Amino acid sequence: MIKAPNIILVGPMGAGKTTIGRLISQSMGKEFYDLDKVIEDNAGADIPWIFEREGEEGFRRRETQALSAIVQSDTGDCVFATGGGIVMREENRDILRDNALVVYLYASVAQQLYRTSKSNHRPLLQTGDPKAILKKLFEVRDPLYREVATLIIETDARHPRSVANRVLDAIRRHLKMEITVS
Ligand SMILES: Nc1ncnc2c1ncn2[C@@H]1O[C@H](COP(=O)(O)OP(=O)(O)O)[C@@H](O)[C@H]1O
Ligand SMILES: O=C(O)C1=C[C@@H](OP(=O)(O)O)[C@@H](O)[C@H](O)C1
Ligand SMILES: [Mg+2]
Repeated sequence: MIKAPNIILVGPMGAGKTTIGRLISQSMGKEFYDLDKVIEDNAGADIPWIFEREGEEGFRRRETQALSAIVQSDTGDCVFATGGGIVMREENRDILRDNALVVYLYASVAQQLYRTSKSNHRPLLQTGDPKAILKKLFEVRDPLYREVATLIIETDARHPRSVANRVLDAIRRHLKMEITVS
């Protein structure tokens, strides 16, 4: 029997990884985990606290640990949302490419800015002009998301439910194709 792969969502802050991940897991009847939440539960502290006490480097260490743990666990067949910086470490990119069906949720910088402006729990956006920060991060990270992605889904000007339906369709098409050719 073919084991269903973990589905892992990547993309910038505000792409909708947490929101869409939850929606598609419900539709597929799979467990959903948000890696940021896993990191917070493991640390017993929230992300702003981790950045403040341990710096971004400490957060990245925890992020790699959490990602390694999920792919090593035997469960499989779950949906995971990651944080926007998951692709920064080469080690993480290798893990993603080799162990999951990776969906890149694309959002323009304007949409990222709009969607992230509703909350202040993202430490990287608290240190300067959010638009300039998001633009700079996007320039570095967009090629890295593309490098690990199995599927790329555009999210601008689409309601979360419509994005989720597109992700579900693309996953179904992809898995069907894989089974047909193998
Ligand atoms: N397609 C969408 N259209 C409009 N708003 C969205 C969309 N996807 C997510 N949002 C909203 O944007 C904000 C950030 O979404 P979130 O899922 O936390 O993004 P991420 O996990 O990628 O940072 C939330 O308020 C969410 O409701
Ligand atoms: O882009 C990043 O480096 C980060 C994105 C955040 O997650 P979201 O992408 O879900 O906002 C969270 O992991 C942390 O604040 C760092
Ligand atoms: Mg999130």
